[in-house]
Amino acid sequence: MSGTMRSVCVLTSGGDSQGMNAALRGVARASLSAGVKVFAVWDGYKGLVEGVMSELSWLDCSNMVAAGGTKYGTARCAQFRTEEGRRAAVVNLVKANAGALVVIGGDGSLTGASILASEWDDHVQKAVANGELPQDFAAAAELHVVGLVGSIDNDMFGTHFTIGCVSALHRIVEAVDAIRATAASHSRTFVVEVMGRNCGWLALMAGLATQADFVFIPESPPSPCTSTSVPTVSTTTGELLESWAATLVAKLARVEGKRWSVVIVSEGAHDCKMEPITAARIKEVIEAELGHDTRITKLGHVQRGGKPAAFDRYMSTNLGIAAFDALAGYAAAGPPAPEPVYFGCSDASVYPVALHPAVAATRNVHDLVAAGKYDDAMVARGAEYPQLFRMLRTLLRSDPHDRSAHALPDYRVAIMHVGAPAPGMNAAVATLTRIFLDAGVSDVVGIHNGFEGLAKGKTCPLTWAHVREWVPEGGAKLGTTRTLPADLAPAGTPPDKALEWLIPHLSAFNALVIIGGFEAASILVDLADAAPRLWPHLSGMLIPATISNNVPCTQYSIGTDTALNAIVEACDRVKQSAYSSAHRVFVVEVMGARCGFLATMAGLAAGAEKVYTHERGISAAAILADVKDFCARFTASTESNTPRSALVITANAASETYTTPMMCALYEAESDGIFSVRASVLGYLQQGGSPTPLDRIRGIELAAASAARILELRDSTDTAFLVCGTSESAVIFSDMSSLDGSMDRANRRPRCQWWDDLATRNISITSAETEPHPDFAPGFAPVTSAGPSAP
Ligand SMILES: Nc1ncnc2c1ncn2[C@@H]1O[C@H](COP(=O)(O)OP(=O)(O)OP(=O)(O)O)[C@@H](O)[C@H]1O
Ligand SMILES: O=P(O)(O)OC[C@H]1O[C@](O)(CO)[C@@H](O)[C@@H]1O
Repeated sequence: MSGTMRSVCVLTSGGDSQGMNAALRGVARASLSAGVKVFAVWDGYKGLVEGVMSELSWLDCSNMVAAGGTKYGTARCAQFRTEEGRRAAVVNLVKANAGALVVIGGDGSLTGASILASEWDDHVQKAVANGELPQDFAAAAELHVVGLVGSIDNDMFGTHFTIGCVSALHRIVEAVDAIRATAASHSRTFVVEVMGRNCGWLALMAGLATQADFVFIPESPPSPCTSTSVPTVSTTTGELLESWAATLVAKLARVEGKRWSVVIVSEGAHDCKMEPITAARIKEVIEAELGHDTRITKLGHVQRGGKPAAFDRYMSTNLGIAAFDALAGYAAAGPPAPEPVYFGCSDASVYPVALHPAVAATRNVHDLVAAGKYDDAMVARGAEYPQLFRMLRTLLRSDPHDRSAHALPDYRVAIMHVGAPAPGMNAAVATLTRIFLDAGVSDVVGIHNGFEGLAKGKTCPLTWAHVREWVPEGGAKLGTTRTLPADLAPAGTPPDKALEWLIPHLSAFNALVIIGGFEAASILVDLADAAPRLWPHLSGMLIPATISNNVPCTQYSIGTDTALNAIVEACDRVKQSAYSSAHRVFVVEVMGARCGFLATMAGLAAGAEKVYTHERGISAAAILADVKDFCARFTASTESNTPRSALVITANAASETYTTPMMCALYEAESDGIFSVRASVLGYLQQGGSPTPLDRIRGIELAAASAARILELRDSTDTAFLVCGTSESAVIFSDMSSLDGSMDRANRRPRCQWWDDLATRNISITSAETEPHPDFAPGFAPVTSAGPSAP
């Protein structure tokens, strides 16, 4: 053994979370692509202390991306908290010739990692002195440590998302959606307890996504009740009620037509005096004060189970690759070892964060809460956290604030859809309605079926109660069509006059919000152009909503995430069938037309071996090369007696010539009988379904920001036409000239697509390679040692 530490060890630690497998696979396959040995340590730090690791091959990482839990186990290891335990870990790392350690876990695990890194030299010297390591290890190379945050709580400072938090939110939202039906049937109230010992992110987001009636989070204990309209004395016992109980009672009083209520309580919720607010106490209060038939549902570990959501698959893969790339960079740069980092992510990219300060800041939130500094604690969770909590409190009100003193009765807002339905559209309409009404806007008008409805005067006033249960609903309750104004202009109207029939219809409004896709973007560009001449008092806003994600000026459109999850779930089923019917290639056709977002991201999230998109192009030569590649792999697997199957994803209009039937025919004809081919065209199931949590929250966030911007315009008596999109998990506004300039109208997609680079690197990890990838030449030299074996 040379003493040079060159292999990579990777472990998962703390509570498991969905996506840990994808992250570990990302680290492992990026390492293998670069010709670097990689070991999975079993059961977190326990395996490190006990020296239990398995060297990984490419195929060891097959079928991992879709699996919940963590394949190589996790544990909470008391021994690692001791110096002796960490020394044993160091000895085992040295024996495995490890130059790098990737720890995937929560803040506790990353604290352990950062302690290990700082103590490394000391432990090596002591182990050599004790005879636990041979003398020539005294100069053993340093250990580079990188963390990835695996925790459903989303409690780590510095990252927008932790691995698993989105999937856990899926579990909660599915459960609350299901509970709503039984609650309404029995006219009951449910108290749902969700995880998050110190962090209320899951409760807050679930509250927004399900439009629960009340949410308790640890960072913002209910403040003392000062309102005289709220009873502070129990109506049943005559005793003083806790402040939160009085507020809750006032909020849950049944309004007409409301047959159910849901209260979401974070397991770590407490009042200002740090007295726990438990589900049992909440139930007691509701039953005593309101007489509601009340049930408690404690979701518990269900939240950590199940398959990872699409986001947790592709982003965790990306995080794993980023961790390896960083380690490769450190190794190439040589000593001294840099300060350890962890990789965090927005919804569109990954980035390094200094580990020690982030861990300290995470722990500090708890101290701030304990010290009663709630505002600081909320901000310490990230700038958007307190904003979201404020928004939640507005959106979940029983009625809007009374703004009659400030209302502008002549301010009228119209809301409509243009294009195909996209899950999450209703969340956007409901949020716009409530924020406008709460701000005192007198008329919020819904237009049915886009421009067709506008032409026919099919409009309806949107009220607070009207949109009460819209957020979880799929489809578009206002109705939507692709019809554009030019299609409705009187026959013979010249193109430059095609908008003129709209003059009386739009003159009635001060602001028009269109929630839709590429057609919506095109028409808003035209309306913005004509507005100074035809509607000088009109402002316009586009909220991108389309499953294809082909609208420029935003990284995500509303609806995209739901479609992606529908595709990924379908692909999981197809893959299962494929594994059972050996020697078969499944070709799955997805929507998106000439925008390959859905195909590419679904390919990454489902573990497809080939993805065809219009952007990358399809040729006969490429298809034949892919068939040849599959033939070789299938033949090899026959020889080794391992059944083989494969998943191929293609976008529906990836090529006019090589359509899905044509591609399948070519695959089959050229397969030489080595494999058979089956096609699955997913079609409209991709547009349907209840919106995922991310689509609901995007719908809410974009709509709330749009409404706020329009209200600013109202106050300044200014006008503007804008697109409200997302960038790096934040809301951004762009003007119509940016939108116009970014549209590739011929191909109906943005000229630049942010996900393209991410996908290129990622695809090398997904495809079934067995040889090191030639493109990557990191600083690791080939390893020489064999590590300890698996249990
Ligand atoms: N201060 C520390 N020093 C050394 N090791 C630690 C330290 N804190 C945590 N660890 C190690 O990390 C393991 C996991 O930590 P912990 O139980 O806090 O979970 P976590 O990583 O925070 O994940 P989760 O968010 O799921 O709770 C511990 O069992 C222990 O082995
Ligand atoms: O699985 P365990 O060890 O009971 O831990 C539960 C805790 O882990 C988490 O799921 C993740 O930190 C918390 O939300 C929860 O309080």
